[in-house]
Amino acid sequence: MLRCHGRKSEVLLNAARLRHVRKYNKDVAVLSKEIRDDYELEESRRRQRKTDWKRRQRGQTFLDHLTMTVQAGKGGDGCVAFHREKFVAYGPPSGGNGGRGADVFIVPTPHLTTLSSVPKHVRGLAGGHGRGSWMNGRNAQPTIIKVPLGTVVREVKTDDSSRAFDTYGLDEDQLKGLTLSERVKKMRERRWVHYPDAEDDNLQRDAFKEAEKILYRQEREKRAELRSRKRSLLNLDLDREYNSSSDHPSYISQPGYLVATGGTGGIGNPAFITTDNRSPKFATRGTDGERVTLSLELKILADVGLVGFPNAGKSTLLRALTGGRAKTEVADYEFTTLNPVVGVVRIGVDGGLLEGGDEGGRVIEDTKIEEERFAGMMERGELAEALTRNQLPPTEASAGGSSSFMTMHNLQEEFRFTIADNPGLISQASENVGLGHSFLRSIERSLALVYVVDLSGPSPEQELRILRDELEKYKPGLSAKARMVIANKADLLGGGVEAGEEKARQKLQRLERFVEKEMRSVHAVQKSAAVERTVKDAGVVLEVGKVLDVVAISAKFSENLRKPLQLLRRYVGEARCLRNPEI
Ligand SMILES: Nc1nc2c(ncn2[C@@H]2O[C@H](COP(=O)(O)OP(=O)(O)OP(=O)(O)O)[C@@H](O)[C@H]2O)c(=O)[nH]1
Ligand SMILES: [Mg+2]
Repeated sequence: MLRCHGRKSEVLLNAARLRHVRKYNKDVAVLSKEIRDDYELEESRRRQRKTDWKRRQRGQTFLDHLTMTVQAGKGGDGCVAFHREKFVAYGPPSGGNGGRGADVFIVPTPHLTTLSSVPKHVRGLAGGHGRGSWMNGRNAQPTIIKVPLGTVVREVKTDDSSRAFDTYGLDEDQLKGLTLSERVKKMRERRWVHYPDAEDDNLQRDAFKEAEKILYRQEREKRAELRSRKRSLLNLDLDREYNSSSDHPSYISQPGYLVATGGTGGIGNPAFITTDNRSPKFATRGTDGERVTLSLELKILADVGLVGFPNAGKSTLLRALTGGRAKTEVADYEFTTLNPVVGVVRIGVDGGLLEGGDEGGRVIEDTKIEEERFAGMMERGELAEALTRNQLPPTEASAGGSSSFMTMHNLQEEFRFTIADNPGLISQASENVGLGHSFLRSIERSLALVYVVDLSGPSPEQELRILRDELEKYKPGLSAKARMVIANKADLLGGGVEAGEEKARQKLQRLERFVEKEMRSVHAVQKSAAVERTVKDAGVVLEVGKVLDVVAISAKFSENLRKPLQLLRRYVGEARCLRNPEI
């Protein structure tokens, strides 16, 4: 029997027990209350540790710029071999050729939201070496780099200092500082394979000298061609998923966008047979794969960006507006959201949300609670009998205004826009406090910004002022893009229904007065050139002195979402029209 040393290990052990029971699909109710409490305790500690870790990372977990070097696979070496068989003492040369090195491809995927998982150095697999009995080496499997959708890939210019050596540059660098004989030796080592103990003899032979001359000539020609050809630098805007058939002619089947070509395989010794030399004892090695330096930039494009303090309810709002489809985490601790997450909001002809209710009736719980509820349903087998979306009878689905799949498709979509949930912004974020503010780069391109403040908090006005100042510190003029203040958690102003309503009204009025008085100042500084440029880039219709709209809602209970929805629709519509008058 396991013995626990102290309370801490007992808690850990109990948490492990409950996890074990869950894992094997048993009912956790069989466990004692003490064990279940310990599990909860350990879970909350785990979450705390996670939050602390995130704070320590200071936003480094979100990466939207990256320079990477890509080296395609080296070709396999050719083989020097002679055929051996019973009664054939000296068979013909039988070395196989080397296989091709791996090509490197880039594929955009919607499953990633940051560049932090993309490696800084990528090296393709080498091709297989040729073998005796005319066996050629295997071509290497292509190497695939997955990047988030919205990534722009550019090849770094030749004169840029961040660019690594290309294939030939690397070759020359390795020969630097060597004497002539050492250089020749090194170059030969990199290019030739010799039969055991035959190297000295080979070097004296005319056949070898001739082959070497041809090889160098070919190499020089190739290099001159590469350098003189004004090869257009790679520039890919990966804003949609890769589709092999539409991105390339049908006869080329590629797993993604080619960024570096693999090296060619070496040539086996049978290729060097001449009339004078019937048994060549040398073969060539495979060539190095192409080397490129790429600069990756992640551009998250969302029409609307949410800006708010940690825990203000930005993620809850995004989930409410997307009918729970946006995969962003909701939890009651700060800095839950680490990376910007984009969701699509769909508006029907009646001006309401196609997915999710905008007039209450839907509760957006913390993701952990939802997960637990789902796990519980799984454990109890309740999901086994559940009808799939396609099995739902249409009458049932369309009755009572339910937001099921059927209803969604029966209703017509009239307008859609994207909205980005961002990590929390706090005071001094510009000095890298909290998660910093590097993520703001992704909302610079938004058409409109929306402040989300916690109405139940002590001072929503103060929050608003800090948010505006942080935006301005990041980029002067950026706060001019803000169009609305969402006062969230209005349901929390308690003290009885009527008292709560009265309190909410007063707080809201105070907030409105503040916005009217203070938030105009942003427009007042419009004269500066930087501000004007930002405003112009944004394509936002700014009426000078216009006060921001203030709307009180409850994202968690989907209360009063209709009004902000209509306003958002108007802002996005106006901004799109301004950018593209034909729409
Ligand atoms: N009562 C109530 N709780 C809410 C409301 N909106 C959000 N919450 C709760 O507030 C907590 C924080 O919500 P999140 O949506 O994770 O907040 P966030 O702004 O995304 O926080 P970070 O990701 O840390 O920046 C969660 O426990 C939510 O359930 C609301 O309208 N009413
Ligand atoms: Mg969040």
